[in-house]
Amino acid sequence: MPRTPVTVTVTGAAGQIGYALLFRVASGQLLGPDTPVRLRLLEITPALSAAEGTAMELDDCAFPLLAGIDITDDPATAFDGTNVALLVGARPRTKGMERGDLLEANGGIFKPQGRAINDHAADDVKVLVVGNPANTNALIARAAAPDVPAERFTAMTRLDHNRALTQLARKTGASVSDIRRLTIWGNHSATQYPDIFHAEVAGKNAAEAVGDETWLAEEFIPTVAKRGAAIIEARGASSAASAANAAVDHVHTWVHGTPEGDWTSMAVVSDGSYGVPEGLISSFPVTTANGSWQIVQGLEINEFSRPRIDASVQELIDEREAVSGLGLI
Ligand SMILES: NC(=O)c1ccc[n+]([C@@H]2O[C@H](COP(=O)([O-])OP(=O)(O)OC[C@H]3O[C@@H](n4cnc5c(N)ncnc54)[C@H](O)[C@@H]3O)[C@@H](O)[C@H]2O)c1
Ligand SMILES: O=C(O)C[C@H](O)C(=O)O
Repeated sequence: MPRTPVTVTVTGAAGQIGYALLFRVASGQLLGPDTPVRLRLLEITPALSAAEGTAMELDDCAFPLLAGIDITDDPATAFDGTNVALLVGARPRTKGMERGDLLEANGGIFKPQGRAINDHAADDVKVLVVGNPANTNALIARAAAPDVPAERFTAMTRLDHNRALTQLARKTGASVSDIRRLTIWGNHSATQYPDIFHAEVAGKNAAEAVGDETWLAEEFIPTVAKRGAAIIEARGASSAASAANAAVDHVHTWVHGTPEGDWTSMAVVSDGSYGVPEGLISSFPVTTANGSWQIVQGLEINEFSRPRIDASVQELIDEREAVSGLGLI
């Protein structure tokens, strides 16, 4: 018997990630093959027609799990009763725009959306922020939603995690499915720190299997951390299908759990673990079970990793100060 549909809201639904994401959500890849979904597409008014075109295509796929589609430019309607909110739509940096301008423009999007989630979403709402700067946009949305438990606001570093898996698999000649316990720490930005010191490749410590700190410092870390920029350079547009894939992975893992003996990377609200100031939304090694996440505890942070984690966390602290100065949190 079909279950009650789960309401999934996607913002920026007419954008390029939205286009790659919606069909996967509707086909059941986000929540599983037994869970019907009702889609809510939020767009700005000028993009509503494009969102309607995408909805027509969704209809034309005749997905058995798709229980309905609503399209709106009103956040209160978009988040009404929503169970899963995928906040993709954001203001990209344009020529001449300073960092402060970018944060302010995104504050104008994520603050009202956070408030609408606070006032209208379902009690069990789970929020994933994809739109950049993702960690700080999540911080802004979370601050505007004091009635929603803080742990429901997350930001995406799963794309970075997946990128790191592939680079490590290539270096070691292993398959990505042989790799466990890799971690992205910090911000979804070029300061992020992909950490293989606790990772395993086919059961062996990954750093030992690689045995090449120069490769780690000079190739692996910059390749993963600057991959977004490399894709923009090559494609003329930022990553879309891989970002949508990572969003599907993030929510699927949050809902269905991490495999025994493994973890994933998610940007979640810090409880002070590993010296990351409480309240920052920073990427950590995380396990999930029964729809909840937990930061993996007790990992030893070595001299190679410590300054790299600290540098990315400092960037998050600076972003928090900037949005605080703008009155956004
Ligand atoms: N976290 C990650 O790993 C990751 C990876 C790739 C891209 N991104 C980010 O995701 C975001 C979206 O990327 P994209 O390629 O789809 O961009 P895009 O420009 O193709 O689409 C963005 C869409 O958002 C819409 N939008 C703008 N303001 C909105 C609002 N207030 N409410 C609803 N919709 C709104 C726009 O109309 C547009 O259709 C960007 O910020 C990008 O930098 C993050
Ligand atoms: O949109 C970007 O700036 C890059 C994106 O966050 C990515 O990691 O691909």
